[in-house]
Amino acid sequence: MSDSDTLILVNLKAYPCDPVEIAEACATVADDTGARVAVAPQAAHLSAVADTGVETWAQHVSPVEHGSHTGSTLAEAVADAGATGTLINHSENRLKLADIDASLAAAGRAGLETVVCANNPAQSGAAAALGPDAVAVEPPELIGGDVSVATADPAIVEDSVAAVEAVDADVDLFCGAGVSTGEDVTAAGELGATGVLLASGVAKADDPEAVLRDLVSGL
Ligand SMILES: O=C[C@H](O)COP(=O)(O)O
Repeated sequence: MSDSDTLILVNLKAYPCDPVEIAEACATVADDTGARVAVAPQAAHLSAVADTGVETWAQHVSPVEHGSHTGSTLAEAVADAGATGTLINHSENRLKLADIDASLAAAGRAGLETVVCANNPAQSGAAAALGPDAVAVEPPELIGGDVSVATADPAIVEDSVAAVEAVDADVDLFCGAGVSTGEDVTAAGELGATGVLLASGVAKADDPEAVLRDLVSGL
């Protein structure tokens, strides 16, 4: 990858990390290098993370509008908290097709950038048909592991790039699972991905800033 618009999106999931410490490291590395680095913390931490100045994403928005929806994650609320984008349909928070569509509509109302996650090329093409800004392909069996998707299953990335391109050339294709080094980022770019989605490599690191500096070296 060489495009400074390429997104390195760090999903903190529900890991027992310090979201502000990681957000500050991401902001520092982004400022120092010009790389685009974003953080997706728990919804309750969105404001604290956004206050660091880092690009902030929600992990999910619910397929609802304002109203009687107890326990939902309202797109307008995450935007008010400082999020500028959201994941939808992460492998660990799968939605029905109609709900992906409605979550995209909710994100659109709130002005959020969108990445819809998918397991494989067929799902990537289907997700692209719903009109997100990007699709992120992640083989579930590689999530949280030590081997990058770009190394373990390069065909799933290349085939997803083609599947998305065939449906809507304006939709970007990201990849994720096991991404933790600059070499992984470079390999993903060589397969046609314009962003990477990662979690454990940063959230579980002893020195998140060092990992982030290595990641952006692969752009
Ligand atoms: O949202 C992130 C992905 O599920 C990848 O997670 P991972 O980097 O721990 O494999």
